[in-house]
Parts: sequence; structure tokens; C-alpha cells
Amino acid sequence: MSALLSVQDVAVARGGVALIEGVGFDVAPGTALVLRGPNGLGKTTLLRTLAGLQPPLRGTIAVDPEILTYAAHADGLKSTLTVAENLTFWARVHGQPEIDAALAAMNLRSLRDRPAQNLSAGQKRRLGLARLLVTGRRLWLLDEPTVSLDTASVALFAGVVRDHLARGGAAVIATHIGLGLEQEARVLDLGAYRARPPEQGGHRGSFDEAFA
Ligand SMILES: Nc1ncnc2c1ncn2[C@@H]1O[C@H](COP(=O)(O)OP(=O)(O)OP(=O)(O)O)[C@@H](O)[C@H]1O
Repeated sequence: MSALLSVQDVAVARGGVALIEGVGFDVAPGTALVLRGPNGLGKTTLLRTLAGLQPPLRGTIAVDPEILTYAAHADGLKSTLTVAENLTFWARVHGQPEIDAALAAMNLRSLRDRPAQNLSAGQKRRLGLARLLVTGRRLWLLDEPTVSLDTASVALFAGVVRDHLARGGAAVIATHIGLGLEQEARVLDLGAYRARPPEQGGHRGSFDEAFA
């Protein structure tokens, strides 16, 4: 089956500095790619680039923007709206009819009427991840999705990702922890793609991406 995302010889930069270069991979339906690498290497920058929030320095990214959704570090919740209202808002944005399955999947049913501002950090994160399910999008780009989650919630979320893949979805996930997705996920160690500094022939980024 053809890839949902195809990346060829991509280089990315942040703040005018090239971070990663020569990255290439395909992500097929039913599979996940786990991005690994030390802090500051450029995992977030690569995900932002895949999401179309900034252009690559070089290379090609083939993806239909209509099929992807990007879950960044920030939860992006509306603090005065309840759990159910937050999800309903996002479901309507994406033309999805209901939120009950998403509430159940991330164990949020008992919290449905609580304002987002009164949730714990882990509960907020669960709500942020439940939002993925009401987008109806096939390709999930996830930046450290398990931050603040306890062990049970990590397992819950791993199950949600597994179900998404089983339905023909796909995911690219920057994470430092194991999600127990060894069957479905490949691991890409981005350390091997660290950009050379300019004095060694590497590229400088432009200021366009710095403010993108
Ligand atoms: N807005 C910005 N302007 C300039 N430089 C930035 C900006 N945001 C991040 N950087 C720098 O870009 C580099 C890559 O950051 P990025 O967040 O992509 O790394 P990461 O691999 O996701 O790290 P972590 O594992 O800590 O989340 C870092 O050196 C960081 O300090």
C-alpha cells in the first residue's frame, strides 16, 4: 500500500541553524515511526516541518495536509471549557459527529463536565490526546505524547495508537520512552543525521524558517 508520508533527503533548521540533514523515510498505513535522539537534536523541529508549520531547508516531504494532525508539546486546551466542550469544539472543527468514543478511550468519561483548567497535568494530557480521535485524521504527528502520563495512562494511550494503526492509520512519534509498539513501530535514531556545522560544510538556515 502506498505511503501516507514520504520524506526524502530532508534537512531542517531552527533559529537559523541547520539541525538534521539527509533524513528519508516512508510511513505506510498501519505503521508508526518512533523518532529518537537526545534533547535539542531537532525532533520537534522535524515534526513541525512534517506538519507544514515551517519549510524544510532541503529535500521533499510528500503528504496530503488534509490527512495529518499534529499534537505539539502544548495541549492547546480552552481552559474555561469543560472536557466535553473542548472535545465537541474540535469534533465540530473536523466535522466529526460524536465524542463519546474519544472520552471512553482516554478514560475521561467521569471528568466530562470538569473545566479544563481544573484538570491535573496528566488529565489535561489525556484530553489533549483524546482530541486526536475526534479529528478523524489518518496521520498523527506526536511530540512527546506521554509527558505527565502515569503508567496506566501510557498503556491506555499505546492501546489507542495500536487501534489507530489497526484501522489503517499511521503515526510519527517523538518519544523518549517505550510505548510497547514493537510490532507496529520502527525506530529512527536521528543522532545519525545530525547536521554538520557550517564551518564543516553544513548549511545555515534562513531567517524565513526562524520566524515561520
Ligand atoms: N524558536 C526557536 N528559536 C531558535 N532556536 C530554537 C527555537 N526552538 C528551538 N530551538 C533550538 O533548536 C534546537 C532543536 O530543538 P528541538 O525542540 O527541535 O529539539 P528536540 O530534539 O525536540 O529536543 P527535546 O528532546 O528536548 O524536546 C535546540 O537547540 C533548541 O534550543
